[in-house]
Amino acid sequence: MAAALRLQGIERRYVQGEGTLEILRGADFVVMEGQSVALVAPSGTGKSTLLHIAGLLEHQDAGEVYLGEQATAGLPDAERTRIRRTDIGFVYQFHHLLPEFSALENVMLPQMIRGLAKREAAARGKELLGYLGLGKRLDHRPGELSGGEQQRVAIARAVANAPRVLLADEPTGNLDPHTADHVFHALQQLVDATGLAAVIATHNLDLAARMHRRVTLQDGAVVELA
Ligand SMILES: Nc1ncnc2c1ncn2[C@@H]1O[C@H](COP(=O)(O)OP(=O)(O)OP(=O)(O)O)[C@@H](O)[C@H]1O
Repeated sequence: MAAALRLQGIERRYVQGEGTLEILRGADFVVMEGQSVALVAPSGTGKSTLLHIAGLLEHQDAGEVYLGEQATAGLPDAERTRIRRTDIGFVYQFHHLLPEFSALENVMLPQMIRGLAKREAAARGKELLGYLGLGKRLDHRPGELSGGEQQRVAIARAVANAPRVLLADEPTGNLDPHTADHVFHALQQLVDATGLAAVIATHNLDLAARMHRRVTLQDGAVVELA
C-alpha cells in the first residue's frame, strides 16, 4: 500500500502579543491508503491545527505535506485549493447537511457539482450510504434522521468525490457514546470497503480503539500509541 498522506517536519507557531506558542515542532506523520488513524490528545495540543495543515486549509511555518506523491508547501493557493477539493474530504462536529434535501441528494450534490450525471451520482450515493448502514434511509431529510445518522450522511458526503484522505475533527463530539460508537463502526467499514485513508480527532479512547492506529501529540510531535 502507498502513503496517502505524509507530513514531514511540520512546524506551526502562533504569535500572541509578546509570546510565541509553538504548537507543532517538527511533526512527522504518515497515513497509508486504507488505514484509519485516531488522533487522541488533550485539548489545546494542536489536533485541529494538524488537521488543518494536513487538509491544506492552513499553512505550516516549516515542513512539507504530501498528498500521495505530491508535495504541496510551495504551490500557489489556487493549486492547493484544487488538490484540497480532489484529495481531501472533511467532516466536522456539526454536519451542515442541507435540510431541504434527502440523505441521498445531500451525497449526490457534490458529485453533480463536479459534473457527474445524476444517475451515476445516485448510484455512488446509494453505495456509500449502504456502507454506512443507511441503505434504508436514502429518502429521509436530515430532520427525519437521528444525530448519528445525520453524521453518517455527512461522512458519505465528504467522501462522495472519492478523496484520497478523510479528515474528521471530533465528528461525534455532540453525540451520545452509543451513537458515537455506531458512527465509528460505520466509518471503519467505509475505510475497509473503499481503501480510503482516514484521520479522526477524538477525545474518546474507546472510540479510538476501533481505528487501525492511534496517535497523540506530545511536545509538538506526533507519537504513536499502542
Ligand atoms: N489563530 C490562532 N492564533 C493564536 N493561537 C491559536 C490559533 N489557533 C490555535 N491557537 C492555539 O493553538 C493551540 C492548539 O489549538 P488547536 O485548535 O489545534 O487545539 P486542539 O488540540 O484541536 O484543541 P481542542 O481539542 O480543544 O479542539 C491552542 O492553545 C490554541 O489556543
